[in-house]
Amino acid sequence: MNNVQSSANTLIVEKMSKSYGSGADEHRVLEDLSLRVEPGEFVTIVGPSGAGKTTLLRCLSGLVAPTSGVVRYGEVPVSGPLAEIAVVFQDYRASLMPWMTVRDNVAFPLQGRKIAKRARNDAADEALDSVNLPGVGDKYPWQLSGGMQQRVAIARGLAYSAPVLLMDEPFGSVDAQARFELEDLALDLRSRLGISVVVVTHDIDEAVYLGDRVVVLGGRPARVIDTIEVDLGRDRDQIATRAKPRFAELRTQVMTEIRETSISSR
Ligand SMILES: Nc1ncnc2c1ncn2[C@@H]1O[C@H](COP(=O)(O)OP(=O)(O)OP(=O)(O)O)[C@@H](O)[C@H]1O
Repeated sequence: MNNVQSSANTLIVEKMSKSYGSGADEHRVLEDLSLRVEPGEFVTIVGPSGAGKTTLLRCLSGLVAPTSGVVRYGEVPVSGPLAEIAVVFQDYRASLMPWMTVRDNVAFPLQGRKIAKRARNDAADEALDSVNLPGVGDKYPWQLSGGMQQRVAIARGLAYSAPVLLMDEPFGSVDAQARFELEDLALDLRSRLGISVVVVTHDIDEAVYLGDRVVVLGGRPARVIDTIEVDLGRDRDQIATRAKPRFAELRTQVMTEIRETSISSR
């Protein structure tokens, strides 16, 4: 999709570098990294542990500023959190407030806007419907299973009507069955709402299953070492897609690249 014309909804990273610390303590994590996420695209990001995947996602979200280079959403620089870009982190336990009902948790980010409480609640209920959790608005997060709580965290991102959803290891804290359901939910949201989704994951099978493209980070400091088009069609199925010989080929390719970059960065 790289040749698709740029639009106001394209998330663009240009020659971005990110270091932590400075002077003798400078730690260069990402260097000269460029990436585009087109509207409606599902991009997964993989790489060895410590490569800088979370750092990249934080730069995409505006939570962390790049040291050099640019992150922009269309023509708008991402120099802080934008309403158009929602973020979901791995640990739903830390991100949901236990003293608030599910509805209030989902509606919380809308509070700063000039939206009446009734409309905020309606938006929250709609977002809960879209993650297949109707009727749980009056419950508290701790009354729900881990998978359901992560759905609530995703609903909170969707309540903004953000066209871009960034997720950092979003399904790592739930059991295998809930993980498959959440993966399919993410694919379904992309199709139904036409949003762009970026997922950072350690799980290579998950990266191939979800992605239209898998971006492999590697090296020290990290760059994009490859971008792999996942030519498995848009309709994915947990059993049929994963059983395809092409799925196995793509998984082997990603795994080999990660292993090679891990060895060469030692
Ligand atoms: N706030 C910070 N201050 C200083 N160093 C940091 C900070 N955040 C991350 N780092 C360092 O930057 C490097 C990349 O970390 P990051 O979490 O982005 O990698 P990752 O690929 O997501 O790792 P993992 O796969 O283990 O989750 C690591 O060496 C980490 O210690």
